[in-house]
Amino acid sequence: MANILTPPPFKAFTLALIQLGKIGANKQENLHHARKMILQAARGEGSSKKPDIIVLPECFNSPYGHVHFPVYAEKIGYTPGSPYNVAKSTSESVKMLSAAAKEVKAWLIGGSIPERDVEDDDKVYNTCTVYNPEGDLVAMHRKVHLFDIDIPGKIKFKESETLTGGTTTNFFDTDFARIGLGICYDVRFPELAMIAARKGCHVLIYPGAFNMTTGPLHWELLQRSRAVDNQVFFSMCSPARDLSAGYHAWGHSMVVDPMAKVLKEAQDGEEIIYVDIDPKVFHEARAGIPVTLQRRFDVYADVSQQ
Ligand SMILES: NC(=O)CCC(=O)C(=O)O
Repeated sequence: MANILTPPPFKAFTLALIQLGKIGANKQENLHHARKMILQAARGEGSSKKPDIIVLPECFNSPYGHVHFPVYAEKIGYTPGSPYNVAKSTSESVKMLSAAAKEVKAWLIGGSIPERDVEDDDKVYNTCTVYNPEGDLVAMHRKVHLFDIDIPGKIKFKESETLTGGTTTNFFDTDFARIGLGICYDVRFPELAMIAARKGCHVLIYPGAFNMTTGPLHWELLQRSRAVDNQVFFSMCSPARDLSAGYHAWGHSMVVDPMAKVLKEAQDGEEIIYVDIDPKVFHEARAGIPVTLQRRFDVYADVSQQ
């Protein structure tokens, strides 16, 4: 179990984002393709180094849409902090992700999948699972804020038709950083990122899938905002755009540094991007603009304490 008071020392590492394409109706094919891309990302072709951590996008094993979530949902039954036996899991996605992380000996943020509650069949979550290089499932995040929007003439989407929101904030420790988790629409709620940063996270990674309406407006703005207001690295990993799918993802997976500079950005097709994360930028941002030391908790409450 991670110790809240002592994050690991922040060391340089390489991050790979898989902007996954070919996410269709056939779950087996989705899993097969995701695995192939994880192995490809792990080879680090075109990067200066092999990645230490690999990230998949939101909803990588199923088409994205509220009607699909219950159909593709799998039971995981993981409780953070408790031992979990992947071999006994009934989730084929968890088994694939665990085996892939072990095979490539890298950390893996397994995008998200629809997850059915083990005890309550009526509850389905949008869930991100995380694996260490030994293939152990070590962390999980259930999307807290469900994507329910209605912009007339543009986009209407209601995750809450079939999904239940998560109730916890989540992070995990590696040997190189403390990493906070969120999923897509969670980025619009600064509280989640702020709590993670106040709990010592150096990097926040959110699998996501913005769309053709809100993507051009807010995808970059929100990531740069969360990065600069918390002085952390911030990254979102999207599926590739597929105009034959029911939901047209914006793509543009990216990594932003603590000064809000976009370090790397994908286009809209299938692509793997690699970014070397340098803790120097993190420390320089915090030393030069010391907002982390200037907070006025005498004037407003420290939300991380709630
Ligand atoms: N998958 C999502 O949560 C989409 C969020 C989104 O597009 C937004 O504008 O917010």
